[in-house]
Amino acid sequence: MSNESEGGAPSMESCDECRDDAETRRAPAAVFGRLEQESRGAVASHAGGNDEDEEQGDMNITRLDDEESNLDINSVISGMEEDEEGNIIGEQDQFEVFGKNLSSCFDNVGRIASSTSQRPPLPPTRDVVIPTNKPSAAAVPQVVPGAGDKRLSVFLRVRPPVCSNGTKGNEGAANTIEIIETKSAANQRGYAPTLPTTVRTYPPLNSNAAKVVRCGGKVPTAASSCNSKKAPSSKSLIDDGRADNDSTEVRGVKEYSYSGVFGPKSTQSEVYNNIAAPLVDGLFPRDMDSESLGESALLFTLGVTNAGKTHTVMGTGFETKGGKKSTDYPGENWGIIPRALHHILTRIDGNNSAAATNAGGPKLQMYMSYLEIYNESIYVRKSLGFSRLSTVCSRHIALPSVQDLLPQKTQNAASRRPCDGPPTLKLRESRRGRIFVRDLARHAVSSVQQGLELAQMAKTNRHTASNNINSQSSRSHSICQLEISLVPTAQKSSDADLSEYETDDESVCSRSSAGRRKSLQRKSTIIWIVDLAGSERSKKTRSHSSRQQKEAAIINASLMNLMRCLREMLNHQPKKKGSSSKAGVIPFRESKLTHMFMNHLTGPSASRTCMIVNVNPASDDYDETQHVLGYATTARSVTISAVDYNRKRRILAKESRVKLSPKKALVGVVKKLSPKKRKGGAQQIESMPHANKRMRSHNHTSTSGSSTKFGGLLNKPRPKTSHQVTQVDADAQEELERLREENFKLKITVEDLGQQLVDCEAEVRGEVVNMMDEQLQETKQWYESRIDSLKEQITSMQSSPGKSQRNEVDLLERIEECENEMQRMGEDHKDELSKMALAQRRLVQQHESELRAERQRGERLQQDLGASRHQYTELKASHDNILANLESMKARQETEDAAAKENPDEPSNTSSFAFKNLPRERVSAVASTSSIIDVTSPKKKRGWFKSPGKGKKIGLAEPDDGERSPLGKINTK
Ligand SMILES: Nc1ncnc2c1ncn2[C@@H]1O[C@H](COP(=O)(O)OP(=O)(O)OP(=O)(O)O)[C@@H](O)[C@H]1O
Repeated sequence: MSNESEGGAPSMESCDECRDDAETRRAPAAVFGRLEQESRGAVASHAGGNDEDEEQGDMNITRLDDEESNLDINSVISGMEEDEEGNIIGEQDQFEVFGKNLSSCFDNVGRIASSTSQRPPLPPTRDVVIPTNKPSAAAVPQVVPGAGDKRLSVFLRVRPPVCSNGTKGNEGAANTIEIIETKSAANQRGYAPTLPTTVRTYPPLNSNAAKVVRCGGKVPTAASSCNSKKAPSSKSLIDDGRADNDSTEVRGVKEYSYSGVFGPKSTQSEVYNNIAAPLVDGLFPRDMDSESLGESALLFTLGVTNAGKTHTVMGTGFETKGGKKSTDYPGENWGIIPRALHHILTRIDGNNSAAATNAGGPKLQMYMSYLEIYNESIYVRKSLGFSRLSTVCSRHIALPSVQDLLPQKTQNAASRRPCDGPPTLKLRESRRGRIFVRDLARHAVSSVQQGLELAQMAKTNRHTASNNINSQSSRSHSICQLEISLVPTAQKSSDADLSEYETDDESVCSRSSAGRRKSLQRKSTIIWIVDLAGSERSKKTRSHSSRQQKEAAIINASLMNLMRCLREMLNHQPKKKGSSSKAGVIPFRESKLTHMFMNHLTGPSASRTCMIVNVNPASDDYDETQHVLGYATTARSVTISAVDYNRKRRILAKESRVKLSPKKALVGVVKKLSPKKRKGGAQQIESMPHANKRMRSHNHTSTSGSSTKFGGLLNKPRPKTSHQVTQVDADAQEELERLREENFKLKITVEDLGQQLVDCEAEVRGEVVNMMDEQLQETKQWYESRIDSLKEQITSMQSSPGKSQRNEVDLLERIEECENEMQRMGEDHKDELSKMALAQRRLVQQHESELRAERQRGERLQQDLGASRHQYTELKASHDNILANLESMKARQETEDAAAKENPDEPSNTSSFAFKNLPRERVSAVASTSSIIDVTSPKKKRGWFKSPGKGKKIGLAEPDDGERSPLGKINTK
């Protein structure tokens, strides 16, 4: 749209512009009305905010969108105060400011009319030439972000398709996004080529969207589906990316429109030149004489994990490897931050050298800060040694924390122990609604290399983790702040300077010494480049650890909150007459991210806010991508609320009036004047139509209401002299001002209290929401795992329905077999038992009988022993007799021998004779007896009880001839 104002000849647009500006001059309220009308128009038109649609729908709206006219209207408004209805409460000086601004507005209108340039105007770069980044004519965007577009600028960057498991060219990496290269209105008028603005998405067969379409019975056509349009061509892409030309109806195809679309082949420099370069250029003074910097800007990337956000923001190739400095500036793969560093420093160099030659002009200095928003509780768990308080807090309050990614320079930092981990910073909101990060370090950067080293340091310090999809997935929202400050030549800023950064551009404004007549002067301006953590599904990333899941939950929650804010902002926009408004509180304070940038999503700064949506067109990511595209569409539909804008301006103006009330100053001056001068003063006041009007209205108010102090004073009959008139007027004015001040102070107090209340409420709500989120996540995980296991069971049962029955029958058969076997074994066991009992009985009987026999045998042996003893006794006796006989025979023999000796003639062998005379049996018996008698020999003793053998009985050893033995009878017994 912006380029429409760049038409060559004075066109309809410029004429209409004149008319609009004339209207503006007549009644600024009408301008706000038109702005509201524009908002309504944007909401009523397609949510995607198709520029062409708007052009056809409401020419006035389109004209009001024109960058130049809007800029001037902004500046006109900046000097005004409005009430909620848009009525002016301006004062004399405000009207003068208004008049001045309006005249510059007319100047611009003239300039637009006479302009022959076909390019949208970039802020002047006459003093600096950016070597390689100068946008080429071909790369000029259709919408210049921040140059008057009242909606958020939303750009889409489509990366080369890559499937979720990280391999290229697979089935899941089929392209589902088509970039529509339509000729825009600008093109048709012969303007330079512009970026495409529309994409069309085709649901792959495996996507949820396609399933819904297929299963819905009634297949929703593209024309009937919400937010979708029937494609002009009858082309549809199926899963493998082929075009199905036979299809006459495009099913589930959706079209989205954005400020610009970058395709998979887009380069980093194209992205930078089209999106970031205009924002960076807008930070610098509009001309060399100006002492006011441009408005701050915000650029952030959004998308699912692995969509290329970090690639867009940081890129690669700027790292210093082994201390080696890159000389190729800017590198081909550098992302937005390194390029912005290079761009800003080049412009600062040019500006400063020009200032030096101009002798004494303001110099510029760049500062860099880097922070991340990361979940506190996880951080605490990761690092040991945190204080108890913070641990306790973090356990219960799972709010994200803000951490500095660059070294701190504070005393605090010096006193920190390494075990304390990185410091956690606090977001603060001033009374005037400014939001800033307390204690955030800022580093003066004077060379690109220095900046790149800091960026590299921050990149290294940032929380990242590896998952199934991305090896270096960002786990936090990283925010790079590049600040440009005006440095008066007399006092050079010190590098070690540390101050509070404020995220609201108005915070870095100061008033010029010339007072209110000069517009606000911006001494410092900031561009924030934000790399948001990617929304993700743990199913896809396969991150199963509780830490990763918690991180993902918190990232998703904060991104969801951003979307809630955008949706709520849409609800806040003025609607058509009769439509009911469902607008609630915009939950900016519910997450640190939205809280930090709330002033850049509402109010005038929003026109310098730019969103880059990164998407992976792979069919695997189709469903997630649809969500992101939907969110981006919502963001694109958000327009700046004129009411918010005015309210903010009014509050600022009121606050400054508290410090130095011009009325009060005027009254003071008048009072000090001499009577002569006072007369002049009175005339001066009289000559101010506006002041008189205000006075009259106050007089009227005070006379009608008797409660005011000065009512009585004003009710008094007016003195006739001019001196008295002046005196009364001055008193009344003074009283009026005092009351106004009191009233305003009270209002501020009420606002502050309201703000505190909202903060507390948001904090408590945040805590509760986080706790509930945790619990819900845990419960959800439990149920999911349970559902999974049940599903597995069901699937296995469903896959083999007869199997379980078969198994059951088999089991029953086996059980029966076992039972039979057990019965059989039992019976066998019983048989065995009975047999054993019988055998036992038999054995017992046998044993008893044997025992009896043995006993009998023992008895017999006893008897035999008795008999043997008796025989022994008898034998002993007979032996003794025999011995005695033998002795006697010996004695007789000896006697005979002695006698024979004495008588040798007589026969001498008496003994042999004696034996010879004995019968033979007797002699052998005597011999045997002599051998038996030696009973002391154990051998021989045993021989007595030697088993006689079969049929023989124990007895004495038999003589060689028993029959002839005299003991023969005993032996045979
Ligand atoms: N447009 C592109 N062209 C070429 N490569 C790209 C592009 N976009 C991303 N990549 C590559 O894809 C990988 C993942 O990209 P990146 O880290 O930027 O994703 P991300 O959206 O930041 O993911 P996360 O949210 O998980 O941090 C990187 O290796 C990057 O180089």
